[in-house]
Amino acid sequence: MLDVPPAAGPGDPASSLWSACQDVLAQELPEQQFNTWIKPLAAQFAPADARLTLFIANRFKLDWVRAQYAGRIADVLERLYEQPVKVELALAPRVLPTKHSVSSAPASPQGAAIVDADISSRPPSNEVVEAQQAQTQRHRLNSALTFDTLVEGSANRMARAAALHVAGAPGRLYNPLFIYGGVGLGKTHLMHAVGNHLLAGRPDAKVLYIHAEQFVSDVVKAYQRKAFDEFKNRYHSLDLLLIDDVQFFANKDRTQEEFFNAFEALLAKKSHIVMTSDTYPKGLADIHERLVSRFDSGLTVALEPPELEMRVAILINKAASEGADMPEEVAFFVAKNVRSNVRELEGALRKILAYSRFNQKEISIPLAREALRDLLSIQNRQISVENIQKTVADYYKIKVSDMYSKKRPASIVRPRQIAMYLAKELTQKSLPEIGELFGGRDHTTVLHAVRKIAAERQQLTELNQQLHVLEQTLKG
Ligand SMILES: Nc1ncnc2c1ncn2[C@@H]1O[C@H](COP(=O)(O)OP(=O)(O)OP(=O)(O)O)[C@@H](O)[C@H]1O
Repeated sequence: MLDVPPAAGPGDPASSLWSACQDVLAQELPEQQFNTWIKPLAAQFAPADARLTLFIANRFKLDWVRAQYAGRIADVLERLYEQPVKVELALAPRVLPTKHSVSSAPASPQGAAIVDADISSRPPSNEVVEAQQAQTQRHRLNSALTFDTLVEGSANRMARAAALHVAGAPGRLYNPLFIYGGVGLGKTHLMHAVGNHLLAGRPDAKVLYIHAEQFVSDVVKAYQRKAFDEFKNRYHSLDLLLIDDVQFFANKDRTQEEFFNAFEALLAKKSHIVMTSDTYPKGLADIHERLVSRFDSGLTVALEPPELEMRVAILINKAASEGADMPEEVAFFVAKNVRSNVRELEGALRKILAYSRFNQKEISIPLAREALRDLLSIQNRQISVENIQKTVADYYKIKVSDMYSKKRPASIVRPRQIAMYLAKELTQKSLPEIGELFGGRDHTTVLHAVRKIAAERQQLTELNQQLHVLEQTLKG
């Protein structure tokens, strides 16, 4: 157990400054790094000389945090506190062995020491809680990820409708349901929603959510322990199997064989299978053809990046669920600037909420701009109209000067229209400004190009692919 010198309670400078700093770092660092190095740290803040002391369990960790994170922590604190904060690292005196660190939990109102709690000293849970925990462990569903908390938009309409149908009548249509899409677009959320919905109506249903990596590891364990019967009993008896990121099966022959067996057994008994992947079945590499063809034998649906209005709705909903009120114009500002996926949108929202709470300022566009300063500056640095013109010209093998020339052959007009479309999508420039940068063209010419390419993108897969490539290249 760590015995840390008195730290402040919730709402006072130490706990709110450090927890706001943790919120920001949680967004900026990879999850594992944050959980290992930053989350367990307790802090003490001395406002008189703007000094924040972090207490660290041992010398090794202290040296590592100093080398890897101290500078970054100081930067974030300075931004939050709006003046430099001196960061000190101190060893926390060790009193008892630690089992589970909960040092980031708020201290007692009396300002008592933040200590690591031994989990075994917690009051025993009552039977109901234990039963619920056992149930959760069994199906591994996150009860917060439901259809109610999933915002609907054209990007996920079809996938959501199919998932809802499966959740209401498993084992019938769309079996298996294969959902694919890029990172952070809601695949996992949708799968949990299916499981939670089914269990709400049929609490006894045997449901399991599992990440493909965990399935691989279960196969390995069954192999080592020669316990394939147990493995089969577990997987083949399910009513609903939700398996995330099946691209992880690539090159794992034994796993693919076991999954094939489970798949056949489940389908034979009219259990339902929902899968996700980062690509459509035929795009999966190093997975046996017989599996790929089965993946594709039910319904395959894509999740697209959310459109502007959907991003706005997601921000407003998520802010409300955190008890914060996000004005629509701020949500639009953030949604216009954070386009790639919902996870990034959530990250941006958390930063804004941390800034707003810590500085006790209402959420506004200037506050959002300040909170997202790094993110916006990266975008501005990377994506300029000139950059777009050059990238598109290279891609379609025309001269950059053709972007602003008056020439009109189709081989030039089309890339020019694509570049105008991307300029509108990826920069903050207005239509007249874009027209100006394309050889002084009128804003109606730009508007025509933007509408034309946006409409064709919906119809023409090849154009859509090309635009994806260009967008990825430009976003870096
Ligand atoms: N339409 C939506 N409405 C509300 N929240 C959403 C929506 N889509 C995604 N989210 C949220 O965005 C976050 C990322 O979603 P999720 O983890 O489901 O993405 P994913 O597609 O599985 O990503 P990955 O491939 O990286 O695992 C989650 O917190 C999820 O709740």
